[in-house]
Amino acid sequence: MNVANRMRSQLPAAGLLSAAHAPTAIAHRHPVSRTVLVSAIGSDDTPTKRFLVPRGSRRAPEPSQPVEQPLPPARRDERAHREEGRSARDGAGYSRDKPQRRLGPQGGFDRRRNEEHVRRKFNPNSSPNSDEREESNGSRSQSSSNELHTSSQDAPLDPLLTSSPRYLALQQLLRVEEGGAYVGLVNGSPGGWALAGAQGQGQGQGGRQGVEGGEGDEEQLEFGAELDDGGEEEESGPRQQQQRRRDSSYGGGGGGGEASLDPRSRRLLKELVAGVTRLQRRLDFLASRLSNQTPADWEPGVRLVLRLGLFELTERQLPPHALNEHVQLTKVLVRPGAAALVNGVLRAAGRALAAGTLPTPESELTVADSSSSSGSAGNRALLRRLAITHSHPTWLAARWLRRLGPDGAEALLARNNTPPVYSVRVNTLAAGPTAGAAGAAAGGGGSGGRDALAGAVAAELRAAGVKVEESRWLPGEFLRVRSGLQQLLAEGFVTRGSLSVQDESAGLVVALLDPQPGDRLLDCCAAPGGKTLFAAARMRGRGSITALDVSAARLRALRRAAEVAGAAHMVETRAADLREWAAEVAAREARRAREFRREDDEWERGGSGGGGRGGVVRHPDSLLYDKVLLDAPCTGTGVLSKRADLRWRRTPEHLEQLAALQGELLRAAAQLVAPGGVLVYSTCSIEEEENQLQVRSFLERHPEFELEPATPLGPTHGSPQSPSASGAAAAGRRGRGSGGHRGLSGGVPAEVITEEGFVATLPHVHDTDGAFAARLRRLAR
Ligand SMILES: C[S@@+](CC[C@H](N)C(=O)[O-])C[C@H]1O[C@@H](n2cnc3c(N)ncnc32)[C@H](O)[C@@H]1O
Repeated sequence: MNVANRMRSQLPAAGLLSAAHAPTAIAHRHPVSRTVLVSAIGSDDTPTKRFLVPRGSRRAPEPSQPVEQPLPPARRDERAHREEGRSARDGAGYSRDKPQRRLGPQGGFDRRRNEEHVRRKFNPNSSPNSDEREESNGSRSQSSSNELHTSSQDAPLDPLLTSSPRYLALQQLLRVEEGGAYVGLVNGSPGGWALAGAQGQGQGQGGRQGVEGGEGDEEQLEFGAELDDGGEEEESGPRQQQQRRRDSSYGGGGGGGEASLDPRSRRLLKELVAGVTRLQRRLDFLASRLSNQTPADWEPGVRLVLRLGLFELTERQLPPHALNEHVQLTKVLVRPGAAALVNGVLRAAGRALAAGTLPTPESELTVADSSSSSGSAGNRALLRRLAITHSHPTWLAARWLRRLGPDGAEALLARNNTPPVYSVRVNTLAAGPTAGAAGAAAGGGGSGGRDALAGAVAAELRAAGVKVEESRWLPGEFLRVRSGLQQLLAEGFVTRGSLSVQDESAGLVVALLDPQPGDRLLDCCAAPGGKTLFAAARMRGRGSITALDVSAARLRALRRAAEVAGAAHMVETRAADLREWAAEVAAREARRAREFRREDDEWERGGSGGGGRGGVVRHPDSLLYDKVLLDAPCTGTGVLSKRADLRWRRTPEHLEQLAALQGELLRAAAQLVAPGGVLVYSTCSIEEEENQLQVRSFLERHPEFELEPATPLGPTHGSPQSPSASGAAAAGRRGRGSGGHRGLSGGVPAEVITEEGFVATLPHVHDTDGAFAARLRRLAR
């Protein structure tokens, strides 16, 4: 039983605290804001990317200022959480210095200096004789010196230790805590880079590919840039190279660390980094209750070793005696004196686990909370339990609790902590026109070349030891990988271009767009190109796609991927800020349209353009597009199971900034849609501000557009009790489901269509990433 279940099973009824809980409860009867909040560390509140900043507020946002007016309870708690995290960083001597890879005299990797650097990071407050001082004072040294002179810390580290997965995990966790790219670390193994390098970063929105895994059969995978994390990850280029160098100084690559691990140890390393990153809040809660101290006050090294040890004890069922390595690591990486604390906490945890008395958030209910099963105190207690038990920031848990209710919120929170499930798209383009033709039969769901191809690829995969099953949402085009993704990658399916790693929810966005052969398509935020290339496949290689993105580096990855996929001939890349480019194109288009009207008055009356709903009306020289996809940068709250660190990096301020940016991008994209053409707006967020509210507000201001509800396909087997299933029926009744427009737009499974006619998936309901898409049509006149 993992800790979440154990915590649940140990819940004392309100007011009935067990004897084991009582002392802790009495000792910690502070309000939620003090007791809950121990681990906002790692969130970086200051996005620096130009494209993350909406117009009108081009400056990088300031760290949030104290808010004068009273906040609602959830916001209050969250603010306290963040504040605590921030001051904790400062208190622990947290440094924002970006580490550089240490070079020796000949410019090569200097292991010794690297070790020294790492140890300094683990214990920024270390100073000469800090342990002696600690012993005589009975407290930790407060020296701010960063010099390392203690004898144990001067000695070079035992190579056996530095090649242990736990040592490497600690280095990587430190990097994550400093706000570094989790992706680059978890996927930064040489194997991961090699796999991704040839392919141009995979497809499912890109991806340096690496494998994180539990031991045994179960496989957990991390495909970094697959995640739509607001488009913050650069695929290559100087910045990324610099990032990789930084990562490698933390054991992510060079220096002989991770590279020397056997596959099993490497899987363990990935599991440790991902697991501890996800569960850090729950682990910090345990550490604080077992020590009666605040983890945020400890040196980073102590905090991380304890997280790691508690994770292994409670989630990996490591026997307590096996935790000696953690104590040893503390001695050499932090300071000998800290080892006693680590030892004490881990032993206490082992005993509590055996006795079934591990601390739980419920053991600290205040008197008010415990006497109230409903109302705001009850809600606060519930929120606190959910956020700590499932290790999420309070602000996210509060949002989902409000929207999904206790059961829905808990299911989503728990799903975000489960090993992610990956799916792959069968590249019908690489297989030739027959398969492509069948693949383009969107909504057919039947047999034909597409299904035959998917069947053949599935058989090949099974023969290679990869467990796959048919996709429930896009059968014939996608396969679910149950286990063996590492093998799939090693066998070269991705590098050869036969398969792309892509979540089915991303595929549904393209299905809603319904690209057809011959279309003139614009993908506005295209890089690294997962959706562009699926669209190319649906277009059977005929037509044109302009793939625009603000990141030239990510576009280079897209171009390489297009070449491998056999789509390069139809994809033109353009590096630009959509807002600026759209303004330019719209101005040129207006000039052309004026000239054209002068020449042909007929055009103005619509006589030459086909006209009518569903037909695209463009003058012959038009710069506008039949179909425009805006897959906007977003908070990525739909992909938290894959991007373990993202929950700690996102803040309510990001949400606000991104929503403002999305509004601007949507307005820009709309300028590029030909009359009668289609605009699909999508995100991999599950937040209403980024999705439904965004679209509704757009439609209010743009009467020239209307929502086209998604067309439901027939029911799929074993449909979940989806909250949206009833919406699908309603969407069907609204017209297009009856077949009138079926030939014009592809269908999507009814279970992913909301009441309003949007496509929306939720991880805990649909077993995919969370995503959203709306199909808007520009009226012909
Ligand atoms: C969610 S990702 C796109 C993923 C992509 N559609 C796929 O399926 O692979 C968002 C993209 O928007 C890009 N972006 C952000 N701001 C932009 C802007 N102002 N103009 C154009 N692209 C922008 C980012 O560089 C990032 O690649």
